[in-house]
Amino acid sequence: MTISAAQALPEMGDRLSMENETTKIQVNDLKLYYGEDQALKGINMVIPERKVTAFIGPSGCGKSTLLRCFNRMNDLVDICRITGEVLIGGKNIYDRDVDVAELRRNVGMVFQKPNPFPKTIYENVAYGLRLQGVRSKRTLDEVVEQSLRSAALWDEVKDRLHDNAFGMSGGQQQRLVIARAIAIQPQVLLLDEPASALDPISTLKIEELINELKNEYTIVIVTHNMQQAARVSDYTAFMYMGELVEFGDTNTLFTNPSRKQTEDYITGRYG
Ligand SMILES: Nc1ncnc2c1ncn2[C@@H]1O[C@H](COP(=O)(O)OP(=O)(O)OP(=O)(O)O)[C@@H](O)[C@H]1O
Repeated sequence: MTISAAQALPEMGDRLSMENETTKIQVNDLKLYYGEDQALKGINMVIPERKVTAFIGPSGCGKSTLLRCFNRMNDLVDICRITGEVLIGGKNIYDRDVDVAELRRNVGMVFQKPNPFPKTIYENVAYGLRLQGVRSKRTLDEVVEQSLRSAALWDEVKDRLHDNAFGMSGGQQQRLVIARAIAIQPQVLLLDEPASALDPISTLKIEELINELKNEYTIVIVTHNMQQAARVSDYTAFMYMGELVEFGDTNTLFTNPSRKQTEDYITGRYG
């Protein structure tokens, strides 16, 4: 039996309202081209602070492209050209005076495939702090423990902190990568299909973790899995062919979408 995304929704509580939220990211008329091909066609949206926002939509609709705009990962693609604005904390991150390395410290990113460094568990988490010049062993120990606890991994690894991270399971590696990201205290966490390479139990752990982390971080997640979007997110954006078709609180989007295209997608008519 398959479960629809609407059935996966948690108990219906009070509907969330964007009007009650603080804006963390504001996207103004964002257009993105890969060479001649336009991948984002004038996106306008507001991402609320300390909430989970999910991007859903069929393959190739531009979810990952939009996510990568939030920490300028698309700068690494030579043929990519961007117009419009992305304001984070009120500042356009595409302004000339923006320090991209600092932006990426503030806006952490986790990818589909866990990518720990070929180092010990401890050194993976301490990595960002060491780059920032932190030398104190006590500080490093504290941050490593705190980050691993926040990533719900401490109890599993506390006796083997100096083992190589490659000896961990895929699900543990993904939580390690999340611990590494939060060790330097970013404001925003971007998750690009963080559980799609994991087994169901590891996926559940990542979803529980997302739920915990949203108390401290603004989280944006790309997912192919509509049940997952329904379970973890407060707000959901449905994209189609480079456009933002519908954006709203997750309960409403899955139970009472206002656009026919959204309804067709969430009921499995295409995708
Ligand atoms: N580096 C790139 N160079 C050229 N085109 C790209 C590049 N990255 C993405 N595209 C194109 O941009 C469009 C949007 O891709 P994107 O990966 O953002 O979609 P998506 O919704 O995340 O898809 P999926 O769910 O399959 O990951 C697609 O047509 C894709 O082929």
